[in-house]
Amino acid sequence: MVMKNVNPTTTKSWKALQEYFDKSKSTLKLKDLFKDQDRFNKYSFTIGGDLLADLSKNLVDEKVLKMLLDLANECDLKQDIEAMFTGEKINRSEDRAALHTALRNFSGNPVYVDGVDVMPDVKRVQAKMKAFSEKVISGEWKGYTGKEITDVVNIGIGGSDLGPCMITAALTPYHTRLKLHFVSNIDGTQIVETLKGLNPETTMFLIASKTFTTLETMTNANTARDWFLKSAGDVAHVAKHFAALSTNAEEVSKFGIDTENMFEFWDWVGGRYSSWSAIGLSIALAIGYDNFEQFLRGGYEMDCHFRNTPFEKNVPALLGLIGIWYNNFYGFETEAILPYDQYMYRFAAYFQQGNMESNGKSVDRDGKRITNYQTGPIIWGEPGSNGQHAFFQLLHQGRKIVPCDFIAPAITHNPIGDHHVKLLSNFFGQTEAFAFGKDRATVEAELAAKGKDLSKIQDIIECQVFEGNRPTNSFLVKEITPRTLGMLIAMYEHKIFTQGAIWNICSFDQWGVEYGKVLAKKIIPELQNDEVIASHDCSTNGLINAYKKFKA
Ligand SMILES: O=P(O)(O)OC[C@H]1O[C@@H](O)[C@H](O)[C@@H](O)[C@@H]1O
Repeated sequence: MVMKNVNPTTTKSWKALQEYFDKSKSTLKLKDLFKDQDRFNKYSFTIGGDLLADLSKNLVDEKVLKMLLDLANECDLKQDIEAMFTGEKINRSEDRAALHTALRNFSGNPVYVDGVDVMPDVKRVQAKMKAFSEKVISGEWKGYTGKEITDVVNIGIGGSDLGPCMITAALTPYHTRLKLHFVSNIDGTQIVETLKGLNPETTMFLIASKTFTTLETMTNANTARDWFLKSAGDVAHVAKHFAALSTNAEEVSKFGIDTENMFEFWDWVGGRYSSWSAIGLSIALAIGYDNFEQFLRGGYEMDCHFRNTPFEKNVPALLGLIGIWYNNFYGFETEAILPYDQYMYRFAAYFQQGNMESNGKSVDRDGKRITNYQTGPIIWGEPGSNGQHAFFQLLHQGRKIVPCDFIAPAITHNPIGDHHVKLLSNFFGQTEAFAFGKDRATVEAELAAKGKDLSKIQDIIECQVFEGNRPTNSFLVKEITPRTLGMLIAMYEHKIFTQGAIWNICSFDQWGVEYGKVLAKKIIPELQNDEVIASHDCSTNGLINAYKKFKA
């Protein structure tokens, strides 16, 4: 398949969107758009019965939508989607396919990379994960003194940590008897604090690293092994307590982990898309393999929706397109993800990497520097209702507009008192306020009803006005289950894919991270001697030399 690699700004639809934006940016009002009583029905979509995506509170009318859909067609989004699902090497700078969808492919159909069907390998590793996790959970797997494993520590960073950590927390109600811990930071504090409460006889370590060379992970893994061997003594015991999740068998055996205990994946799984692979072993141990499979099936349901639904009803595609409208025409720079579910407290952090590492690029797929349009947004967020008491002030009344995604389950896992009703009333109330605000006449009427003399508080009145017209997406799921969480994650992955395709960038490499790694490696030996350092700029030299003085 020959990809078109279109610069989006050269398309007719982009130009039409720009013209329309220039003309209508001050007149496109949610208040007016909602005069159409059918707007909710037109712009909300239910997927798989359990996920409702309401996109109606967006600054999009039928004309904008039509132009965005034209843009998708002019940029050949459909062809890009097929290229991804069929194993083409769409990650060109690394000459790799991006096939996380194969990890959740339940169609029974083969998926080829370089003419070889990857599905037998995928199923083989999944069967190994199932057998292993069942043994550990049941207690059949014993530690070096014959005791059951009680605690599992996943050591990884970035894509080898954020997904498993977020998903494991989000699915806490499904937990088995095992207690999961996550260590990512090279700051020794995290591993020291984690190991404090653990017993080497009953602890298992999962060393999760695609490359098995990442500084943070290998440093933490070595510390964990030293801690373990201090008690266990014999290196032969490592086999019962250490497993590796990686693509790099050579480095795994160099570290001393039996390849029997290695759960492999492949270079066509991107780090930030790897929770679906062997990197998900911590998830399988946390929630049991059958639940992990439900999670994969949720991802597969979303894949089918994305691959087979016309763009006008295709939720990830629409989210991507509407995001482009905001990012490239309105110039909104950030997006907030706000799960109204405490178990999902790491969801925004997870998609901070998912989105920003994927689409934070300024070179296009032809290797040309992008100079005339924006690419990936800044992603951030916190769970509701906490965020309301922290940063919602700016979201409601600041001069910056932040499109927000609200996510909540209709059914809570913790139905205590009226907590959930109150939580959801905040969700619904906030999206309403963002869209429609509160005008001056309403503020005045409210104050007058309280007996205030309006003539004396003119300066205060304006402070209480909410301009509204601030866009949100609402995602209401029946309940957060392994399946619906899988759906939500795959939905965001495909939104990111849609935007990368339209921006003509490669969403699957991450060259921007590499330079920092090289610099740190160069500086390590400089910190380990007593010499005054002069090899950098004066600020860096100054900092390094001050550090040396402080610790002397
Ligand atoms: O799994 P690895 O190889 O240890 O890599 C961890 C992370 O390393 C980071 O440097 C990459 O930017 C991430 O994409 C990756 O997930």
